[in-house]
Amino acid sequence: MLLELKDLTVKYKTREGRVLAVDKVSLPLEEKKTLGLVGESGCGKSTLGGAILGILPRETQITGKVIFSGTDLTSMPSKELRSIRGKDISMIFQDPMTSLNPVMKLRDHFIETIFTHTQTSKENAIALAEQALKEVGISSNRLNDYPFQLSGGMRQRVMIALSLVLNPKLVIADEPTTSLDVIVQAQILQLLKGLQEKFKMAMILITHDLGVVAEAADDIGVMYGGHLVEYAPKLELYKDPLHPYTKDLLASVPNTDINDKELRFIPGYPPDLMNPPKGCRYADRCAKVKEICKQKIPPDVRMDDGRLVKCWLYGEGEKNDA
Ligand SMILES: Nc1ncnc2c1ncn2[C@@H]1O[C@H](COP(=O)(O)OP(=O)(O)OP(=O)(O)O)[C@@H](O)[C@H]1O
Repeated sequence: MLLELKDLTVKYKTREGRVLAVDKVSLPLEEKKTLGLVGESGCGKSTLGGAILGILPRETQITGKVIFSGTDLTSMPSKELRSIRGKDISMIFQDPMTSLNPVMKLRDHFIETIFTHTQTSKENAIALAEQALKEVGISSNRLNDYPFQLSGGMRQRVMIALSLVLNPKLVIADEPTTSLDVIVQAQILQLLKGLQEKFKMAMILITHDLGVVAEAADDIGVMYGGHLVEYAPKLELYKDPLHPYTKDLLASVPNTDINDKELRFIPGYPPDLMNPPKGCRYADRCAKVKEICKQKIPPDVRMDDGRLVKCWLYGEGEKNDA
């Protein structure tokens, strides 16, 4: 197993109080596999990615375990963690313009990343950068460009090249295509998937868009209100979603049928994680809600086929009509 999260819990500290952004999330990720992490805005996806990478604000309280290649990263000294971050685990963010330094040429971004983690000559670093750029279809003479000289899609490809240059075992891609138009989105996803296979990396693909993970993911984790509410292999999840939230999310994916004029969405809003509801986070939007859902957080129910669902409609809760 490449990565295993065990009861991972993240609480942000704010002036107004604590925000329970991720609540006891456990999941596995095997080598070379892609996990799609989906859910509406504010449900804790980016926080989960940030906790794995150890890039959350210093005062954030993290409990549980992030076991990467057999080592728990949450108890690792920050110096050692820095040596893993960017090398063995790298991240691609939604907006490359905010992750690329506007006053640094592309070559310097690569040199900085490479020198942070390896001792090598400048010539070698440039050669690695040229190779990485080639992998994403960008000519090496762009190395002397500044980020603003590139289109949005090219900047995202540069980010991908930067995240791959040190051959990581895991790439966390947080909404990597959201700021791009749909055609470029598809190209970037295809590129990512191709590179992942070529370089044999695992990937966590964070997105609010079930359409994006439909192609790229092997397994899908659905998050809601800081909980992992369902975890299943992709095909099973699309064919037979279990959690009411997953069903509603799938039903709200827009289709291209011109006669279908209905705008689908899930009425209501995700809960305020500073004051989360005491029962199931989805209770007040769920069509199948029972009394117990409002009172107690559902257990993680492991189905016979190994799928996981956090809902009172399954397991022991199935017998409870209250
Ligand atoms: N630095 C922070 N300080 C305090 N609260 C935060 C911080 N970052 C995120 N949050 C809160 O944590 C919760 C989870 O946010 P997070 O960004 O992880 O969700 P998300 O599903 O990735 O949403 P989005 O797609 O909008 O980024 C939200 O309630 C958010 O307001």
